[in-house]
Amino acid sequence: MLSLQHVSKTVDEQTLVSDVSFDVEAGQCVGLIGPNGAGKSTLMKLISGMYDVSDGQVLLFGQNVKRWSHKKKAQRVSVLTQDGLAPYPMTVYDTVMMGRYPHLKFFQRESADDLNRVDHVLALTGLTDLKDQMLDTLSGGERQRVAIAKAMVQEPDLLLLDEPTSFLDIGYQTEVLNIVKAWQQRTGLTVLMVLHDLNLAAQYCDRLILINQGEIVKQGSSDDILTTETLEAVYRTTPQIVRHPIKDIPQILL
Ligand SMILES: Nc1ncnc2c1ncn2[C@@H]1O[C@H](COP(=O)(O)OP(=O)(O)OP(=O)(O)O)[C@@H](O)[C@H]1O
Repeated sequence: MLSLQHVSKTVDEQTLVSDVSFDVEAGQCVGLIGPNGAGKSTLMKLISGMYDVSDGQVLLFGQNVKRWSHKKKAQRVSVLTQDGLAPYPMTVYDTVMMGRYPHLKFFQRESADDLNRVDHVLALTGLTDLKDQMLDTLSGGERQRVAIAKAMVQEPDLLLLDEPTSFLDIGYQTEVLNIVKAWQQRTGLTVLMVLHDLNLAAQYCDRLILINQGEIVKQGSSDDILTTETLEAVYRTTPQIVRHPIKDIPQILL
């Protein structure tokens, strides 16, 4: 479904990403992890088409994304960043409805089907009671939930999440990731997400890709990646690894 083949990005003679290759299969949830400045967001921007590659290619469904129109991309790929939605004076309902726009023709009004889809997603994300509230009056956690609802009504095949939980408390962090997980299990959505929290990455991702200095250090299961030896080589600290008592996955203690 997504394939990066020898992708590099150079800006003003500085190499941000160098010879990165990986595949994400349909229905997988893959985590991109790595220290600050490793090149994770740059990779997300190369995949979403916000940046052009300097070398190599990004294939989505076997096609080069560079040749896709903005609308075609929006029908198949949703992107959610750590900033989420700007706090505009716009209702939750109207904001979520904007997620249907890539599926409408120019000047076409929303159909009963579009309204039903928005109502359904508002219910799934627990936003029905907030639907008439203005975005600029919501908390950061509520606004991030609206961003997910907007992405959900877009009905993409691929969801790109760049640090979706970075400004959220632990309750909202798990809430947001649980909503994404349930969505993935319901629809077979493919997810690629950047996460700084390695414990959450181990809990929510099927596979992890560790990036450092613009290159892939290692990819594999959380058991392959979350080892003291691997992490200390890139994070300049020596974490202790313990087993999660219920989920039987590695978790780190600093
Ligand atoms: N448009 C740009 N022009 C020049 N340098 C850039 C540009 N975008 C990113 N960089 C640099 O590329 C490097 C990688 O940045 P990137 O944002 O991809 O890292 P990251 O892994 O997402 O970091 P963080 O975890 O801190 O968000 C950084 O050194 C950054 O300063």
